[in-house]
Amino acid sequence: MATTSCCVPSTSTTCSSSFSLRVKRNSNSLSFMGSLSFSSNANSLSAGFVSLSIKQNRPRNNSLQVRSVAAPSEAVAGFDEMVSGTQRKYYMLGGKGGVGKTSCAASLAVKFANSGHPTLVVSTDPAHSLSDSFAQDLTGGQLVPVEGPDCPLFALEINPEKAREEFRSVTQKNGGTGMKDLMDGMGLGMLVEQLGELKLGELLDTPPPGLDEAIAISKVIQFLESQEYSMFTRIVFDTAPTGHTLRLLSLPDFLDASIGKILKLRQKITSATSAIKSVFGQEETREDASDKLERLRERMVKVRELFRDKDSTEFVIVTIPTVMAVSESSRLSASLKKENVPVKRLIVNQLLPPSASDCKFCAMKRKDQMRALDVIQGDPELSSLTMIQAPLVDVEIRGVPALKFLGDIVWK
Ligand SMILES: Nc1ncnc2c1ncn2[C@@H]1O[C@H](COP(=O)(O)OP(=O)(O)OP(=O)(O)O)[C@@H](O)[C@H]1O
Repeated sequence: MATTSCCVPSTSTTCSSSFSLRVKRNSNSLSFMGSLSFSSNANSLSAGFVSLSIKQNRPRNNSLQVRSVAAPSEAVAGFDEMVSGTQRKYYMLGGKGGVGKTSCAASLAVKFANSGHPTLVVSTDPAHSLSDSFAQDLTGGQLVPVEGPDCPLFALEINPEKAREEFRSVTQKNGGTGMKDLMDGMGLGMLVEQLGELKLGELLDTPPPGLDEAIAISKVIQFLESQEYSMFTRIVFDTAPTGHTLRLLSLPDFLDASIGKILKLRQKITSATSAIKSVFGQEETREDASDKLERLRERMVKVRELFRDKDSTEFVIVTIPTVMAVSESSRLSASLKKENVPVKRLIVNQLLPPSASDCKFCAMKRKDQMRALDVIQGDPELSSLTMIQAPLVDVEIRGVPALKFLGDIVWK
């Protein structure tokens, strides 16, 4: 099969238990597409597995190298493995800002939906770009149907600032009833009594650290408990850049700290108003509230377990082929490992496609990218992940057809 298209990756290294190759020939190289089994441990092979090391017929700094190993059954497979089964699975895509997390997450969601899975794609990044990616207004903090895919695909942009605004406005009217409804809606109803006596309007003007995460967390709890979300068999998270993601993942620790802060604050206020305290029967309320908070903490522990369950959850790191992005990805991988979050795949996005006639700029750029790929292969954190190489495409990835195009390249 011949190709000259720049938009098609010269080398696609994905994984599956099968070992089928499509070979393409262009003017000066052979390239391989399809379900190549790949392991970044390809250098050291265990008995019984076959390895291929294929180098394209181009100068060193102009070549993409494919190393492929027939994967053992328990190792990472390709999209076949991601799509199989009707039990709910969670995919979280994260990495440095601007590397293509949203594009990859949205393309995965489209691919799941086109493969028969009712899918939800959620953005927990305060600087959302899902709407831009789908070319559709998905703002509003509600489930919004995405038009185009075969199966239902819904998107949800969690907007912490907007939620905080709503939160503040309802605390200022209806004597707190509106606030109760809102907090119930966020899965935090049990905190209402606890917080009821605090001046929430003031509190929200100077929000305690972690409030944004609390809102995101409450949405995650909804996924687990609400009927509205029960139809989804695949949930894809487009996460915020690294730091936020890690905070989101350490839910119970975060909650412990936040609840601690809330209780401390409450204590301060109640002791400062000790005269009023007796009127409101503080002691009884406190005990009751602690029980509720403890129950909430237990739910959080369940969420944590789920997010660390290698059968249902996978964190996919997205990076670009620059040494800076690779370094950050390595740190992210180390932190996720420490948190026991399953990570198997690394997408190296925006690789320059092959060209028979590189200009000086492209040749330099390609050389840099090859250096970054070498860094990945020598990195103790990243070299054990399955690398998916995704090309820089020459169209803007916007709208479902473009996302399908990208998804068919990346997810195989
Ligand atoms: N493989 C690719 N080829 C061409 N353009 C790409 C590719 N991947 C991403 N882009 C473009 O790069 C830009 C940034 O991508 P995207 O918004 O997906 O990144 P992000 O990591 O989610 O960014 P942020 O951290 O700001 O949320 C977008 O304009 C997107 O269309």
